Amino acid sequence: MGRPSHPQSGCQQEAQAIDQELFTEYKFSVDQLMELAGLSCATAIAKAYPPGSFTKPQPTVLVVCGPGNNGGDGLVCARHLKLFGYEPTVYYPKRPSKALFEDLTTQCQKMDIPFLPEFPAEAMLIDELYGLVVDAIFGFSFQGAVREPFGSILKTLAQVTVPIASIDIPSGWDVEKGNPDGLQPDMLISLTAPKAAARHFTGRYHFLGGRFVPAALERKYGLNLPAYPGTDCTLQLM
Ligand SMILES: NC(=O)C1=CN([C@@H]2O[C@H](COP(=O)(O)OP(=O)(O)OC[C@H]3O[C@@H](n4cnc5c(N)ncnc54)[C@H](O)[C@@H]3O)[C@@H](O)[C@H]2O)[C@@H](O)CC1
Ligand SMILES: [K+]
Repeated sequence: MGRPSHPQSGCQQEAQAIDQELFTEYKFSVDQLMELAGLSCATAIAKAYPPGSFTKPQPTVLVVCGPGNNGGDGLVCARHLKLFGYEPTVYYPKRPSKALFEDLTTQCQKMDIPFLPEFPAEAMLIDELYGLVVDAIFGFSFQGAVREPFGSILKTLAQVTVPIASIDIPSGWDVEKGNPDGLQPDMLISLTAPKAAARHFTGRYHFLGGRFVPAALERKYGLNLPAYPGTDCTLQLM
């Protein structure tokens, strides 16, 4: 079967408008959509990197979570990866004091997912311990120069040699222009619809996830989303 054509890419403002409309007009709750987004990320990862493909004795995954909803997607993704037989470890340095994020953290902890107290100081340590890194640091609300501690984290991540799977957008990329000197992940999982910067993605795997967009909203924004196969929650674009 041929691959589907690329759906319409969106600018930052449009992604945020769709996001707001899903919550205010369509009455979805954040945790509902986050669960579906995170599940689709774990599912796409399992398709691209099945546990048996890891060169490590165990399918270890480092999930790096940022301070917003992209980080929340990362926590949900970690939980589903654990259920799928992976060994995720989370690094979550800036935790918002909101019930949603506290609950997602507790869920992971109660599923024996370890949380690192500090980020590995060198890329080599990450390469030694993990077979894959999930980048859930920033999504479509990222703007301006990266503030610490994420600047140092992204510098280290840019040097790892194990594959990186970025949720929604590679962290540190301008949502529309990308970042030629930034992270160059092996995988991108675009949520809802690829953002404009996705055209600069050069990794091996590009998946679409977040199969929750009502048809009327898709039409309103001209998203031109491809049809997901059957009951799948992800679709491989590249
Ligand atoms: N409607 C959708 O499409 C959905 C989106 N979700 C996720 O939500 C993400 C967007 O979430 P948010 O709007 O919370 O934003 P992000 O998670 O993209 O990031 C916002 C956070 O990053 C910080 N930040 C922004 N720029 C920074 C900089 N230069 N240096 C350091 N910190 C910076 C902000 O202070 C804020 O804490 C999407 O990319 C996607 O992953 C899903 O959770 C659910 C559904
Ligand atoms: K990301």
